[in-house]
Amino acid sequence: MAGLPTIYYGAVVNPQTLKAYQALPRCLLAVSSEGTIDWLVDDVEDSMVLEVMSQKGCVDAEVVPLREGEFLMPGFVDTHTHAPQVPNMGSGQQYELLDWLDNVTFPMEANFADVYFARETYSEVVRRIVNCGTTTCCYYGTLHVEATKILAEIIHAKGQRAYVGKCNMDRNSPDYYVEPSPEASVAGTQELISYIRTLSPSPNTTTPLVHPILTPRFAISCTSPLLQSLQSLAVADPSLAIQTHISENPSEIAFTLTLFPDASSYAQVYDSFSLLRENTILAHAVHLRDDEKQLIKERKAGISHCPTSNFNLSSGVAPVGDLLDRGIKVGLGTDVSGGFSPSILTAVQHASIASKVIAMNARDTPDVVKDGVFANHALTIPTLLYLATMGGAEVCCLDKQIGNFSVGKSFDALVVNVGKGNANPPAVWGVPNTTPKGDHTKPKSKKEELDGWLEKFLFCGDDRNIRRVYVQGRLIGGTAFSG
Ligand SMILES: Nc1nc2[nH]cnc2c(=O)[nH]1
Ligand SMILES: [Zn+2]
Repeated sequence: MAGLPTIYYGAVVNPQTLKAYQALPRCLLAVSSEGTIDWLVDDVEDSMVLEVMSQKGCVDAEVVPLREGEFLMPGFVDTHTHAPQVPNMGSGQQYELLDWLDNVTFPMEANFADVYFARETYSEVVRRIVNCGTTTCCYYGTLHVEATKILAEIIHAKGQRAYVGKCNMDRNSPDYYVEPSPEASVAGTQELISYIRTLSPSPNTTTPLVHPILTPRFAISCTSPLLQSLQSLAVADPSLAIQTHISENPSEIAFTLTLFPDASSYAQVYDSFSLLRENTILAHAVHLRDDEKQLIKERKAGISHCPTSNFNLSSGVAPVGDLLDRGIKVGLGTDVSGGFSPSILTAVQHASIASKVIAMNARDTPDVVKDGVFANHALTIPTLLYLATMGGAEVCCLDKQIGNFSVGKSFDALVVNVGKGNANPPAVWGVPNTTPKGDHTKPKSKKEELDGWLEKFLFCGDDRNIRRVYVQGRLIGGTAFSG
């Protein structure tokens, strides 16, 4: 028999669309013992809490009150990161992509041949990423099967929701870090997929949280026979997700087109191997041509926007507004260590800056047509919030399960603290009344105050502001977690 729900009482931020979220200052939110959202009731005064619970038939349930300055929001979805590159964070910013891979990234990834190093490093990596509020993460491992199994096992034990893949790379990589053949690459991939599928579901759910994902690193590092074999795996199992990189850097694009002279575009290389589909996650998409955007839209693939990395490796500025106007799914990615932060909050901040770079260029260029809804405009708070949560869920094809607090979805959530005692002063110093032509002395409503807390958190928050991290109703991280 199902146990009693847990009832959270306090401020809730609930993303709805690219243009709107709900700010609910006095909300009761019930989470079932299986970790799914049973019901939500808005605008409940303290004096009415018991009455609402009695109407819902759960007067004896535990109530978890949020404190002043705290709010609940859905957990972040990181649609693209590299677990083995976390030790490299903050190094190598002088390079562009291809030199950075050769000089910084491949040497570090090669260390994961050592399973002891892998276990020690990955335990720390996963703990850090969870504490940044990432409840779902799409991880690249290295090319090593054993180390990537260890990564999946650690994520599973921690209770994070994730996709985990080992890199397929059988060419254009250094001798010390390359797979010997397409056959070896595919055999390792199959072994990892089988292993991940044997991991038992988390304690309070029957659905597994960790999923395998095909990970052809990028077209440059895969021979055609390897891509053909991955095509066979993908076609045989349409539920198998796929992640790769696309159109990140001009030299990368030029090299790709020389390696696949029959392809009409970078996107078409992947499409010609049936690797562009609804559950494909394409990282970067900075320099796509219109016909490639059209193809990606037709295939319903999603884009992981990684602005921190795109600035740090001088890759370019992805036209996110244009992608959104075309109806392409977009989420955010940290792309560590191209990106120098494991936090989706940093990706939010840089996504805002990236959109402002595009908007300023458009403003200063007379012949740019500015008739899109999102293109050539700065991304707003509702859009940034959506990209960090629901957008990511859509890119991962998990939007029926996570991304916001709709009834029936899993409770993957953060308790954010912008009130006292969070050790991050800028997030506490109160929220000014910034309404245009508003009365700046007028006290804010509870809803306006919550809007202000969210904005402060997105722009100056960090892991010090994340008190609790829940996945499927289970507490797995945050500053108040001692496990
Ligand atoms: N940013 C980034 N781009 C890539 N393209 C191929 N591999 C990588 C990687 O590790 N990081
Ligand atoms: Zn990447």
